[in-house]
Amino acid sequence: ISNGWFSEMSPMWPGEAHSLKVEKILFQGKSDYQNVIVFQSASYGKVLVLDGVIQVTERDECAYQEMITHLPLCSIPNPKKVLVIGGGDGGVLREVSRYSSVEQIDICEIDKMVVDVSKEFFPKLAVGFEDPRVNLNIGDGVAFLKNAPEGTYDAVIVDSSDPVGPAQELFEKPFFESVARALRPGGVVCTQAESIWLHMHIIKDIVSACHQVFKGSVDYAWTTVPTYPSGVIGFMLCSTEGPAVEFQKPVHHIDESTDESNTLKGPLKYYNPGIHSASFCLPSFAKRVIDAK
Ligand SMILES: NCCCN[C@H]1CC[C@H](N)CC1
Repeated sequence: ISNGWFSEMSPMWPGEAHSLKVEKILFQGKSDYQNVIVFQSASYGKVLVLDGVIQVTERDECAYQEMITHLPLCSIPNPKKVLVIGGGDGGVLREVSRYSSVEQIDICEIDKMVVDVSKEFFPKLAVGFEDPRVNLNIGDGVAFLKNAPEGTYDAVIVDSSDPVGPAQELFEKPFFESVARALRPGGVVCTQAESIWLHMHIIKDIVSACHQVFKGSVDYAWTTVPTYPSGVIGFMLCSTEGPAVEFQKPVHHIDESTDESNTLKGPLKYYNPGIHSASFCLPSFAKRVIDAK
C-alpha cells in the first residue's frame, strides 16, 4: 500500500494491477498459510486481501457469492447435502442457507484466520456461519474429501483463491476425482475458474480434466466482479453420471423477490434466472477453447 492506494499485483496477471484507494488499514496478520489484510476502501467498503490478492469487497461480493452458489443449486431439484471447500469468509454459506431443502452444510476451510477475520470485519458474510445446519472444519479440503464417504453430497462448491499458494491443488485432476467420488450420481460441483481474459490456458486444462472426471455435464459460466482481475470471474459447472443436469436451464427459481430483508442475508442483489442462463454465453475466443471437443 503506497500513498494511500492498494494495487493488486500478481504473476497471475502480469503487467496490470487494479487499485483501490485505502482509507484505513483495519487488520494485518500472517497465518500459517498466507498474509491477511483488511482495509476500509474509499469506494468498495471493507476489502479482504490474502497474499496481496483481493478476495472479497463489501460492495461487489454479492456477484461472486450468489453466482457460485445459485448456478449449481438452482440446477438440481432438491439439494440436501452441500459441501463448501474454502469459503472461509462465510459468504457462500449465507447463500446456501437460503435453501429450505438443504439439511446439512459442511465447510472445509484451511485457514482459521480467514474465518476469524471475517467474523470480526465482515458480519454480512460471516452471518453464514450462524446457520445451525453448518458444520465448520478447519483443514485441507483435499484430505477432507478423501475421508468423505462415497456419494455423500448433492453439491460441492469450491470457493478457492488462485492456483498460487494454498489453493494450487484444488485446480488439479486428483482433486476433481475426489470431488466426483464424494458426489451422488447426478450430483453437481461448481468451482472458481478464473478469468477468460487472463487465464484461458488454465481454463483449458481445467476443462480437459473435468471432461475426464465428470461423466455428466461439463459447462463454464462467467460473471462480472469489478474488483477481481480483468473484472470477470468464471465457474466450472460439472455433474457426475446419473440423472441429467442441464446447467443452462435452472430447475429451481429464486430471484430478487425472495425477501430476507429481516435478516443480515437481505434479498439477492445479483443472481436471477435470466443472469443464470446468460452466464453460459461465451465470447468466441473462449468458446472455441471451452467448447472444443
Ligand atoms: N470467497 C472468496 C473469493 C475467492 N475467490 C477469488 C477469485 C478471484 C481470485 N483472484 C481471488 C480469489
